[in-house]
Parts: sequence; structure tokens; C-alpha cells
Amino acid sequence: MAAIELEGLTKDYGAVLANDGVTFSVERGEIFGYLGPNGAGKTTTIRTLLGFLSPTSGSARLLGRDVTAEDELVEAKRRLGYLPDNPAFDEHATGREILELHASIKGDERSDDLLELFAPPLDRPVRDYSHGNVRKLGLVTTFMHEPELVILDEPTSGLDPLMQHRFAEFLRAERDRGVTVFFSSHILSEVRRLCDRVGIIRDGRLVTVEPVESLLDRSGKVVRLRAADPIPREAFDIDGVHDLKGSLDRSADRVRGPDDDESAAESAERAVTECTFTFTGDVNALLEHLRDHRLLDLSIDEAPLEDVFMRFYGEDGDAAAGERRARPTEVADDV
Ligand SMILES: Nc1ncnc2c1ncn2[C@@H]1O[C@H](COP(=O)(O)OP(=O)(O)OP(=O)(O)O)[C@@H](O)[C@H]1O
Repeated sequence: MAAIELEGLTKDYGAVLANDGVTFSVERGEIFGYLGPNGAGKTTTIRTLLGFLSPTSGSARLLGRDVTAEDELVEAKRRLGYLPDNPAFDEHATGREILELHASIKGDERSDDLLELFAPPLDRPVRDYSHGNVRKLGLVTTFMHEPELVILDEPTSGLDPLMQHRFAEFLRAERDRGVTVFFSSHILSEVRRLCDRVGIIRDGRLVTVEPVESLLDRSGKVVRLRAADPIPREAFDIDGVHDLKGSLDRSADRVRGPDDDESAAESAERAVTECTFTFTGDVNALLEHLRDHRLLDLSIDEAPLEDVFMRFYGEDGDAAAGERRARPTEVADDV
């Protein structure tokens, strides 16, 4: 039995179809990232899973329990930890009082360890907390009762890099002891660092569900090279080379054309000494192909996850995915 099962989940707010037949499962013991830009429908799915919203149609199950059946939902929630985007703690209570309240409701198996790890202040009222400290307190309340499944909304927002690193290590250790993690995010670096699989939602519809690695594999590698001598552009006419951009160092240009006065840009149309391209082929074949050229520098890196998302949200990706026309969406570090 999967930890989360969604089958044709649809939520129609009237003006907006926020979830449109969303179907996927989150397996036990995996870290699953739920991604999409603002307004894509992530929170709607999460709020439906938690029983805060009723689906217009379709079904949602948490730990095998139907979330639309009150008693089943209560049973599932005992084994669940939930960190909302903005935890609504009583502003007048201190962190310690909030932990005591949570312990009395759902139990406390490990708050001492969690406090050591995340170290939120405890003796000040929450209204004096920074955003990051609210988040740290929220992480303690989310995990203190040893949940089997945690649902986290943008978990690292407001955490400094050191704390983000600590949180990532903690989450992986939780996963390794069998805890299932479902989190929504639009921060690609976070997704790349943490997730086993991702589901991508756009305009209420699920675009893909797949392992992060396969998403990255399909997007290819970014190759950058610098050569001692000009390499004719035809040398890059091989399978898997896309988007070649290059420049020519004229001092190294020994392949000038008949017109020695041609501009640097014109020369670079024939040959390059420095270039960057996306490569989706066999790296060994590429290296073999470049063997006759003296390289000064070569790097082969994974394509940025941003490029992968552009395929799903950008104009071209829209056509390739056979999806509806995308709304204009900025895709930088945030999806
Ligand atoms: N209660 C509501 N009534 C009407 N429309 C709503 C309601 N809640 C959300 N929406 C709309 O549904 C769509 C999906 O919203 P949702 O909050 O699920 O997206 P999201 O992916 O979580 O976005 P964000 O990353 O900004 O939190 C948006 O167009 C939003 O304006």
C-alpha cells in the first residue's frame, strides 16, 4: 500500500480548475517532491489530502485511509506530520508552550533530539520569532511524534544554508529509517538535493512523475571546452549536440577565410576556440570525436534543473509535452 494515493483528484473552485484529474502515488520510504510555479495547484492537493478541502471528484488516500471519511482521516492523521507554509502557532505562546501543547495532543517521542538539531528559541513568544525560527519550531512539531509520513510545504524557506544542510541530512536519515516524505517546492536546488522522485504540476494538471535522475538524464549534459586551435563548427555535427554557442580567439585563428578582414563574429561562424553546448549523446563518442583537437579545458556538467523545467513550462516544452498553452511564467531558480 502506497503512503499517498491520488486517483483523478479534481478540485473546481468555480473560476479555477485548481486540480484536474491528478493521479499519482507516493511509495513508502521515498522522498517525493511536488513541484510547480505559483498557482499551479500544489497547496490545493495538499489541503485536500489533509481533509481541509473536499474534492470535486476523484479520491485521495493517506496511509491507506480515505481522507473524505472523517474517522479514517483522524486515524491517518495520528501517523502524519504536517508542516504548513506558514505554521499558525499562537503568537502569544512561547516555543516551549507550543511544544507542550503538541506533545499533549499527539505525543512526544523525540523532541529533545530535534531541539538539539534545529535549536529554535523556546522562551520567547512566537510573535518575536523570525520566519526561520518559526520554521525550526515547526520542524520540531512536525517530527516529534515519530510520524510515518510527513507532508511539508516549502520546508526550507527561511532556513539559512547551514540549517538547510542539516535539514537535508536529517530528512535523508528519516527516509532511510522508512519515513515517507512528501513536500511541495518551487526551489529547484532543494528538489535536486533531496528528492527521489518528483511530480510536476502545471495549471492543475500533472505533467510528469519520474525519478529526479531520469529527469536530469533526459536533459543531457552541459559541455564547455576551450581549444588551443580553432575547431571547425562541422566537427560538432554529431548526434546529441544542441545549442552550440562559441567564440573564436583571433590570435589562435589559423583558419582564416579569403577575407582576412571578416569580423570576429563571422569567423566564429566557421570555427571556435571556446564553446558551450548541450549534449544528449554518448560522452565517450564525443571525446573520441574531439581526439584530434588539442583541448586546454573541458568540463561536462549536468544540465541545470532550470532547463528541464523550461521544457515543461516554456513555449517549446509546451508543444513537446502536448499540454495546454503555458501562461507566461518566469523560470529562474524558482520554477
Ligand atoms: N479558495 C479558493 N478559491 C478560489 N480559487 C482558489 C482558492 N484557492 C486557490 N485558488 C486558485 O487555485 C489555483 C491553485 O492554487 P494553489 O494555492 O493550489 O497553487 P500553489 O501551486 O500551491 O501555489 P503557490 O506556490 O503560490 O502556493 C490558483 O489559481 C489559485 O488562485
